[in-house]
Amino acid sequence: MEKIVLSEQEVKHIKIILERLTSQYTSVEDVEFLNNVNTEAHELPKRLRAFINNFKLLEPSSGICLISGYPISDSKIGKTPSHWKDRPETSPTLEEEILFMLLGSLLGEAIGWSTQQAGHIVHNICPIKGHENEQIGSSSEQPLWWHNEDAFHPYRGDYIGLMCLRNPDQVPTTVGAIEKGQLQRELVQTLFEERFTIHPDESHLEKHKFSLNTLPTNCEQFLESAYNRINNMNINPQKLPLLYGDFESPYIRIDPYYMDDLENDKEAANALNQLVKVIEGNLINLVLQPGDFCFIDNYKAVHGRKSFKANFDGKDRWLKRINITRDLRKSRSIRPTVTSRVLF
Ligand SMILES: NC(=[NH2+])NCCC[C@H](N)C(=O)O
Ligand SMILES: O=C(O)CCC(=O)C(=O)O
Ligand SMILES: [Fe+2]
Repeated sequence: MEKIVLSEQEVKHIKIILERLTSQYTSVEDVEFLNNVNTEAHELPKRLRAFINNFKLLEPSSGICLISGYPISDSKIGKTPSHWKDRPETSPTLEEEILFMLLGSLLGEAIGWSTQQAGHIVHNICPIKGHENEQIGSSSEQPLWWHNEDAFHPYRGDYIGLMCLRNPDQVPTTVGAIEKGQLQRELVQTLFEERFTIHPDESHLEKHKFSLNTLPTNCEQFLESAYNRINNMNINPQKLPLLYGDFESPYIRIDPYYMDDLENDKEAANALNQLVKVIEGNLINLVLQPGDFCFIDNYKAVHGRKSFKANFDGKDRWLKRINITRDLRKSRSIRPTVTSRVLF
């Protein structure tokens, strides 16, 4: 894993930037902020920018980088929300969210999904009462099976960012990637072929829909077609490869929990099994601490989470999540405007 710990000097430098930006913007989802975030990020300490640039450019096989050392005041951030939709008018974590978005902008553009967390760009990851045993981020008592984020979708993010605000029980996030040479050539060949199906995970299904005011007005039609598309991908998922890119150091697209068994294609079934075993063997536990900013290369690494017992007392584990694409243009056909960050 690539790691950087912010120095005292760097934290001071960042605080000065954040002081200015928190007085200028009231939400990181403001159009103004989103249009300016890349420019503002030029002001971040050079060592930090270089660290993230290297991660982007060199694509280290770990597929993960961690920026730590930013102090979080546990009292200032307030209670862990009881649902992702509990969002005060002005976020108590505005300062932290701005830094999160600045860091993320060095990798690409943050995007949201109209079918997930009501189109918000910055997600709350917190345990929700009633979701304990689901296979979504708001579960707790079940391990969250490792996956690529939004693996089913052609416009899934290149990176997923996780910012930790609170993790009192030291619950590990799991992260895994494939090392060079771990898969035999014939397996790689099979995994490069369009023989696998991945369904949308349940966080995108209509049962988790909440109409909030985040989406532009008059978007009902768009939203309906977005759910139609998700439904179609669920009923009739396209066959796709699980590995792509370079044969020696492939990119990966997988979410075993939401995949079909391959009864009629034993060779593909075997290749999938082998791939799952290799990744499983490489999984590491990453216990995020408050003030940790972690970016996972969604083409190189999978991630999940161990199970835990939530108390629903306002002190539970609390992360923020963003999805980042390197190329906003490729999703233009499902974004209402050229600058819109929400994919329908
Ligand atoms: N294998 C899985 N559980 N995949 C789904 C991951 C959770 C999903 N990204 C969410 O936001 O809730
Ligand atoms: O809670 C975590 O550490 C990861 C959550 C996650 O992967 C998800 O919600 O998709
Ligand atoms: Fe995830």
